[in-house]
Amino acid sequence: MNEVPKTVWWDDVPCLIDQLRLPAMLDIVRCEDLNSVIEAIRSMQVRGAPAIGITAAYGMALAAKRSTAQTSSKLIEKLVKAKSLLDAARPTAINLAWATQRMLDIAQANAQLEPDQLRQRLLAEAETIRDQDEAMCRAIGQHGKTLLAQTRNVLTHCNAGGLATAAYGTALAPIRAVHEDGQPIHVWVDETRPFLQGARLTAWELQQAGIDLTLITDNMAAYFMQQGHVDCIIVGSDRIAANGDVANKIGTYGLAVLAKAHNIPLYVAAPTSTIDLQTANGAAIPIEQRSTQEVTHIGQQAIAAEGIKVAHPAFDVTPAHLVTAIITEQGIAYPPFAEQLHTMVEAANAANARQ
Ligand SMILES: CSC[C@H]1O[C@H](OP(=O)(O)O)[C@H](O)[C@@H]1O
Repeated sequence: MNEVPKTVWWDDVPCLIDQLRLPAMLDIVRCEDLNSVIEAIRSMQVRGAPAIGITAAYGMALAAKRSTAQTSSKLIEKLVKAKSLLDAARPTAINLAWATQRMLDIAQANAQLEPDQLRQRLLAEAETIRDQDEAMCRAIGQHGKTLLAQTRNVLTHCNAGGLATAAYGTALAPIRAVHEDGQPIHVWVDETRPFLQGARLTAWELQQAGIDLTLITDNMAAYFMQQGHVDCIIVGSDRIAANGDVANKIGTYGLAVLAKAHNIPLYVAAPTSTIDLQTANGAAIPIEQRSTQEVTHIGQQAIAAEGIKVAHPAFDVTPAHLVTAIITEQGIAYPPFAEQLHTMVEAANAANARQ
C-alpha cells in the first residue's frame, strides 16, 4: 500500500499533513516561512519525534532559502538562530535538536560554498534525513517482526506510525511487517488521553493498512491484560537516555508497570536518532508541559469546570528495568542497554559518514 507522503519539500516549501484535522480531514499545510514551521511543530499539526525532526530539518533549509544573507558566514549566523527557535518548539523529542544540529553541522562543514550552493546543499541534507528515516523505520519493522512470531495481540499507546515519521512508523513497523508477511495480528489501540493520538491517528493508520484493531480507552488496558488478551506492548519513544531509560507519551510508564505485573513484554521501537548518549538517564530528560486546555477540552468542547487546577505533562519516563527490548534499525538491544545503545549509535553515525 502506498503511503500518503508526510512532511515533504514540495513547490519550494515544506508541506505537511495537518494531523490536528485527522481523521476527519486530510489537509495539507504549506509552510511559507520559518515561523509557520515552528508553529506547525508547537501546535502538533505535525508530531512524533522523527516527524518533527524531519520537519525541523526542512525548516532549516527554508530559513536558508528565505535569508537574504550575501555571504555564507552570515547565512550560517541565521541558521544558528533558526536552530534555537526550532529546538524550543518542543523540548522532549531529541530528534528535533538532533536534526537541526545535523543541518548546522553540514552548513559549517560547507561554509566555503557560495550562499546559493550552500542553500542547495542544506535542502539535499534535509531530503537525506527524510529518506534515511523511512529506511530506518522499515529496518525497525524487519528486526521487530522477529519478536512477534508467536504474537496475535499487540497493545499500542499514542501514535508511532507513519504519521510520526517519514513513513511506515516505528512502533507500528513490526506490526505492519508481520501483517505484510500474512501473519494474523490484532492491535489494541490505546486512545491516549488527552490528545487522543491513538484514537485519531493510530486507529486511522491501521484501518488504512487493513490491519485488525480495537480502539480502547487508556483505563481499559489493564483489563485486557488481566483477561490474557495482550501478548505484548510496543511503543515508540521521544528520547532514549544512554542507560536505556525511555521518554514517551504520558501513560507509557503506567503501561510498563502493568506489563511487569502481568509478565507481558514491553518493547520500545525507535531509530538511533532517538537515542541521546549525552543524557545519562531519564531524570535528565526535559518533560514538555503542554496547554491545560488539551486536558479540559476535547476539541472546542469543555469537559471540566472552569477555574480548576490542571496538570499536563506530555511525556513520562519508563526506567530501563521495565523495558524488555529496544528495537532500532541497527538491531534489537536487551538489558543492560548502555553498551549496545552506544554501539548502535556509533554504527549509525559511521554508516551516515560513508554515504
Ligand atoms: C515515532 S515517535 C512517536 C512518539 O511521539 C509521540 O508524542 P507526540 O504525539 O506528543 O509528538 C509519542 O510519544 C510517540 O510515541
